[in-house]
Amino acid sequence: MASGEYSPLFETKRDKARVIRRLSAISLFVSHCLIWVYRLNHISENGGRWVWFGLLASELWFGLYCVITQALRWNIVFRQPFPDRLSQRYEGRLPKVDIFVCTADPEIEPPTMVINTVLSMMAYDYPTENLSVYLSDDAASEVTFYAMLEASDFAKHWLPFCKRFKVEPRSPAAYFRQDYSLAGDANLLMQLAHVKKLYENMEKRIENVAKLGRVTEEIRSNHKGFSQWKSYSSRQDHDAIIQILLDKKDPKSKDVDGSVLPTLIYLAREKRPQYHHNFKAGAMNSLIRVSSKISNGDIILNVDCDMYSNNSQSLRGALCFFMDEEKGHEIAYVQCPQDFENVTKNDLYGSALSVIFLVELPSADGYGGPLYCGSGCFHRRESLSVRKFSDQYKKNWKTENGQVIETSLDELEEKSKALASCVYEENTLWGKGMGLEYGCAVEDVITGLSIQCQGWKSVCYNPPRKAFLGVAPSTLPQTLVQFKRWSEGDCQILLSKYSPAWCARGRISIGLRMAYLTYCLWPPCSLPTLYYSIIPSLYLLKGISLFPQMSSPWFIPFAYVTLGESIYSLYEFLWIGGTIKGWWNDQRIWLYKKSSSFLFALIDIMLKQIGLSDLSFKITPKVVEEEVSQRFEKEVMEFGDSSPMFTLLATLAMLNLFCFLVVLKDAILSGLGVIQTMIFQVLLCGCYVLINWPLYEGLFLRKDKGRLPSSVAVKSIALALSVCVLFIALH
Ligand SMILES: O=c1ccn([C@@H]2O[C@H](COP(=O)(O)OP(=O)(O)O[C@H]3O[C@H](CO)[C@@H](O)[C@H](O)[C@H]3O)[C@@H](O)[C@H]2O)c(=O)[nH]1
Ligand SMILES: [Mn+2]
Repeated sequence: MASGEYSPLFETKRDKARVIRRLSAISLFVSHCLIWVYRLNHISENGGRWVWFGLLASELWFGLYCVITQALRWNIVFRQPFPDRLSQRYEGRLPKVDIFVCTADPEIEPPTMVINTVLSMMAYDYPTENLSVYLSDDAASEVTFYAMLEASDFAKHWLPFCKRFKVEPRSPAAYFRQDYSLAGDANLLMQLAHVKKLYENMEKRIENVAKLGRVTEEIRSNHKGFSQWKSYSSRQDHDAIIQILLDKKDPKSKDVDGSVLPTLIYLAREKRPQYHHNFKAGAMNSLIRVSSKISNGDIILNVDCDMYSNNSQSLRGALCFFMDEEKGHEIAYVQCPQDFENVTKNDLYGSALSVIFLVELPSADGYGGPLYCGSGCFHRRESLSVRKFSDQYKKNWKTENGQVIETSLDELEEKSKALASCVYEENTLWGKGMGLEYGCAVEDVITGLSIQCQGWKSVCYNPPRKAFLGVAPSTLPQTLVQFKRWSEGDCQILLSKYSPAWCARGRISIGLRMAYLTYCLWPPCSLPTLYYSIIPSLYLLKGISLFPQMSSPWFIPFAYVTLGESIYSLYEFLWIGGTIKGWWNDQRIWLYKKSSSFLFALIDIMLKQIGLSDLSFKITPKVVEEEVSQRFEKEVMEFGDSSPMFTLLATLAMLNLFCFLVVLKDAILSGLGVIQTMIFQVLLCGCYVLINWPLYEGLFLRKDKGRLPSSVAVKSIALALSVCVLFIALH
């Protein structure tokens, strides 16, 4: 290549299978239209007018929703950065990067897990003097602080070890879990044994403190940092606590080889009961301000405390997007797909969310940029804090680099506390167009949208070696609760001032608006789903057919939509590396999410609208009991308690079972004709029964603690029976 010629820092490729995707989407849409025509032309043929209107409404919803979801399939792009070119051009002048790790509860998010994430962040292959790692602790826990002190010491051994042997991943716990029997290097094995011993001792000390629930006097007297807990009265009531644990200005912040360590900071923002703390968004905004005084990195990486870096090169990869001389200036954030370490082979709870992260995000990317998904996202500081985008503006990375005023560390700590106080945000735009947005259960998605509405772009970056690995929910209630929070938050966006339905018009592309709408419309999806899983089955009891007979040509669109959508989703699932059983599990979990999480979210949103409910944030547990974890490994569904969501799901399952049994009985007594006239309905009901198998097991066949409590069994049978009896009596 001739010198002076522009060689981009990243390239973009389009998905090869797009023709197949588009053809199948179009043919499915035509079938949906035919279904509508059928419904309109056959009103009140069987079962009464209202039932048909209900079916028509559901089918309209399914068809239109299917069109909207095409925005997440139609235009998939893949991005590939060139870190070598980055090094050639910018090594020695790489920008400062600030990494924000958030934690909120030492019981749900164990300190050893938190520091493993922190250590993996510190160990990025990056100039350490330009790297700062901040931990925000919303629990202001002395135990977590103690773990951070230990981590700052252990880093002195861990970082040189990682760099010397180029190990991956750089979360010590994850690295030590690997099998090194094949590693031939004797030197490596010797040093590994040494750091592993150090790690295990540290882990033991932290776990002892965690078990005790507080630090001992001896530990307390060893570090002045603990004195900051004097004013602490509870998690919700304490001063801001800031401790700079490592900093290049401190001569002690060197590793065992004498190299400078990254800056390491512990932050617990001030909390007072009379001030709303705005959950993670509030924590992030404090971090943005505090870090602007201490390191002021141009790039901010945000991860949850359970998401360790699995690829020490991914930071450089992400920088390629921001620093590309042609297109870099318009990119606000780079989102990596989230990957999870604890996903089993057939992913019983669909926790990997592979379709969302590997198909849908890259397609949103094709329309202007993926959503900000919270963890594993690199931001340009300007776009995150003040937002404004101007096409005129291009950053000169070679000369500009985050400036900070030089002061002593103690002074810096004191000054930064004001930035993490409760009153700081009063009468400012923080949370309302500045920093992360407040008042939404998915602060990440709404913030990403507001950034894109300012004219910024974003990209999706999926390196071959996964960039981050986190912990996915490992029980059914956790999964359903998480999706309730997400769907509720997404639907709040629909009603917010950034609503993709109307407010984002002209500010982001129509494709991207549809992409956001797909998620924003999750809660209302519950209604047609419930209608379809109840009404056709109930009509079996009466022997009334609501669908065309097999001999009728109208049968074809129904069969095509059902089969076609299943085959397409199976193809997509296998394409991203899933298994057939995994796909089946995924279908089930989506049915459960739609019929319970989304419905409960919808109800909550309505209650919020009339002021009867408040925003809450239920943190997803990152550890489970040994017994539960064993069942998780065996892919046995974990119910465990009697949540109203389970009563609903169990009632639906029982209702379908009753209806199916009645049809079977009729068929046995009076011949197969019954089934023939209602074939589509019988098959539909049969599929519900089949997919609900783990629920019947949980209700009747299992003895372990993860089964459904007998109270749920009683309630669901009683409810389902009453519905059936009432239905027969009233019709
Ligand atoms: O008051 C709070 C509550 C939560 N968190 C942190 O937020 C993160 C996410 O919480 P988690 O319970 O793990 O939620 P997930 O549903 O797994 O997280 C996804 O969805 C959230 C929005 O619902 C985003 O905040 C996350 O970044 C995104 O990964 C964790 O690190 C928490 O420590 C806080 O810092 N303060
Ligand atoms: Mn999480």
